[in-house]
Amino acid sequence: KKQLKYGAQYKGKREDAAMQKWRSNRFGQFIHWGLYAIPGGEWKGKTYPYAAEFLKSSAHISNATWDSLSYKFNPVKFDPKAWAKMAKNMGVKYMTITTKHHEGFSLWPSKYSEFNVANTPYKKDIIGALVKAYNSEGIDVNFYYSVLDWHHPDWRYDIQSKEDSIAFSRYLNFAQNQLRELAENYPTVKGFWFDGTWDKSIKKNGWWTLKIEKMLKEIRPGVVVNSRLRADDFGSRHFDSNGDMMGDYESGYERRLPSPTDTQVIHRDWEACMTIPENQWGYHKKWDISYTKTPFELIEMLAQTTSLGGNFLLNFGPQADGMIRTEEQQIAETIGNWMKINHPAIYNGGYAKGWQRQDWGYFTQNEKDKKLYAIVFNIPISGILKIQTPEGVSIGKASLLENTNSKITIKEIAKRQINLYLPKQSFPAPFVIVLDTANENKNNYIDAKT
Ligand SMILES: C[C@@H]1N[C@@H](C(=O)NCc2ccccc2)[C@H](O)[C@@H]1O
Repeated sequence: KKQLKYGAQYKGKREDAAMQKWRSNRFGQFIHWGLYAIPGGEWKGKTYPYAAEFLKSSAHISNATWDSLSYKFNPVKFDPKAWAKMAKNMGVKYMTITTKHHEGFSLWPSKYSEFNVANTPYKKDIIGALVKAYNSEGIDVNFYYSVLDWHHPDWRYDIQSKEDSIAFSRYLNFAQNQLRELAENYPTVKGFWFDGTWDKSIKKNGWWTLKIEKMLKEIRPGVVVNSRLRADDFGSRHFDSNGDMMGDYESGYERRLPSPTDTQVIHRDWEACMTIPENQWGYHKKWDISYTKTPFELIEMLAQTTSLGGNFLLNFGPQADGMIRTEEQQIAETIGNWMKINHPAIYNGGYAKGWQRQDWGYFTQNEKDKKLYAIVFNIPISGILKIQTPEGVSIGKASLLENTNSKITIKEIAKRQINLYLPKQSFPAPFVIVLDTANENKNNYIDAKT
């Protein structure tokens, strides 16, 4: 074990109320909004297939040209209450908003940079309006903040000279001031989601990343900080040089999930963030420039994430005029209809210890009602759902969550082997079975002697 000054500050999961709330939320809405929504992946008549929020780099646009987009930022149709209502109906319990993305444009009237929403035709504080509207719907708000900043003259990708280190220490002070401002001016903020921390300049300044985490927790006790912020004494990120996770939850699952049987993730808190298109976080004019995930695919990702004790953060990229595009509205509505019935399997849901994952879907254990849920995506041809019960546990009753009068026949077919027989009906959507389990040690079966 190495002696580290800037490594993990604690081991195991935080069990304080703020972290338990973060964990119980399970389903969140990511929002990527900034100047990049104006060109929407197109520049000088050319469509760029890369992520719309990278257009500045993909189309090799100068800072001056890109920054002048701020004079066009005027989302006249922006209605934070409507966004919050859509999110509430979709069933998210938290939202994470880009306060400043790699482009360096701040969506709040920052004292530390002129490059912000106050100096646009729109003028008003977007972050403040979103925090107010989402909190009014009972949705927690977290702030995404990109340390990588293409606009700021003192940003450096690496430190290779005295001049670099002088400039970069100015940049680190600037970023610290902005983060303090965010934590102080928006007291209901519940978490900070750091991005843009992969460059050598940050790896060489691990001390700063710990200082930031400590500052935010000092200003906002209970606030939750992702592992992506942190670099240790040797530049190790997310996990320190001793292999211990830094920050409060692991945030390395971006546009990917752990495999459903990768149970090493259950030992820590973690979150997967996901785009609906293959790789677009900001608004791209061409929705179908890549594959876009269907609602049922997204619901399965939410179920798979919950079954492994993680949070699922689904991304939306609002238009420059402030509207959420219709494709995203429709997906939000379909997911919301599903969540209205099936949320007990998700909220407060987590890993069901001892219940082997089956091909037909996922188990989640609700830590509040202590019930076991089976979320079914693939009905076997046989119509029989096979379950392997943990040692000493039997299933007393099983019924459809959406119709608890529907009896599901249970048959114990061998030691710790159960068959569930589904009612004869169509299942047009993923569905949930509630399982009442009981501790029981009767043992009617003999293993073969071989
Ligand atoms: C959460 C996502 N992380 C950002 C991302 O992939 N940045 C990688 C990147 C690397 C190099 C140049 C531009 C962008 C995306 O823009 C999203 O914000």
